[in-house]
Amino acid sequence: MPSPYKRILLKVSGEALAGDNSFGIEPPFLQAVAQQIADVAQMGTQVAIVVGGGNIFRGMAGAADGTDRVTADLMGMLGTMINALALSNAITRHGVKSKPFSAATMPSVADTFTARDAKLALEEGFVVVLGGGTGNPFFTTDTAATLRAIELDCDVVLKGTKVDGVYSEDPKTNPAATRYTTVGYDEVIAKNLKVMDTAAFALARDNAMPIIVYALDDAAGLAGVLEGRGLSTRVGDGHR
Ligand SMILES: Nc1ncnc2c1ncn2[C@@H]1O[C@H](COP(=O)(O)OP(=O)(O)OP(=O)(O)O)[C@@H](O)[C@H]1O
Ligand SMILES: O=c1ccn([C@@H]2O[C@H](COP(=O)(O)O)[C@@H](O)[C@H]2O)c(=O)[nH]1
Repeated sequence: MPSPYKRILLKVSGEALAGDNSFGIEPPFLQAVAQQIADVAQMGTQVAIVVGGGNIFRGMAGAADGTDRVTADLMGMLGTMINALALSNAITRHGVKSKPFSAATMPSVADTFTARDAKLALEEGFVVVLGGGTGNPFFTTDTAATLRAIELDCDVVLKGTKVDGVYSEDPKTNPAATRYTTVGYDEVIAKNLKVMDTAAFALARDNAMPIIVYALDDAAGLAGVLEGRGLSTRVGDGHR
């Protein structure tokens, strides 16, 4: 069955890129994720990616240790850029054209993100990998993923992470928590289900952008999840 989507925004969890480690990038896991992305791109789906940075640095953790929050968030955004370069390069090595963009201006590293340039690259068959989050402190890459999906006219946000969907509670702390198959925006916000932050869910709701949460190591892979196989939760109002 082909993917029902023409253009997707994939949020790749930084934390998951560390694999079994607590820090950095585990090369075999990076390659496996890149292979799944290349497969989907080769089947004709346009793919934009926002990469997280939890495997390198989170601003909240830096601020808790005494670093000023704005500086700590800049450090976090730079961490996402390292992941973006690694992932874009890995996708290229799997035979698919890929171009990294940065939310912050760093011309010797990557083109600065504009929606116009990213859309042109998508239409030319590049997988675009967007580092640097929104470019602003006090946000997260989940919000960046939703924002970029809306800016780039994507059909859906895929949040690829360490858990296979949205649960009634954090499944890491309560193994008895149950997984939703579908859930509305207002319910995830009202119940404060923390798999994504509230700002990301609210932005998605206000722009009718559906979100699918799935595990990056799902046996069905990204293609399978897009085709409705594999485990996932769809967040939306049921009209898209
Ligand atoms: N109700 C819930 N359902 C599912 N997961 C939840 C829930 N509440 C909390 N979580 C946690 O949210 C985590 C995923 O979100 P988180 O923002 O921490 O990571 P990420 O986005 O995957 O990583 P990064 O920030 O590095 O990109 C899961 O690993 C899970 O433990
Ligand atoms: O728009 C953004 C996105 C991210 N940050 C900072 O980067 C880290 C890592 O991102 P995660 O979403 O947690 O993976 C985040 O903790 C922030 O410090 C940002 O400032 N603005």
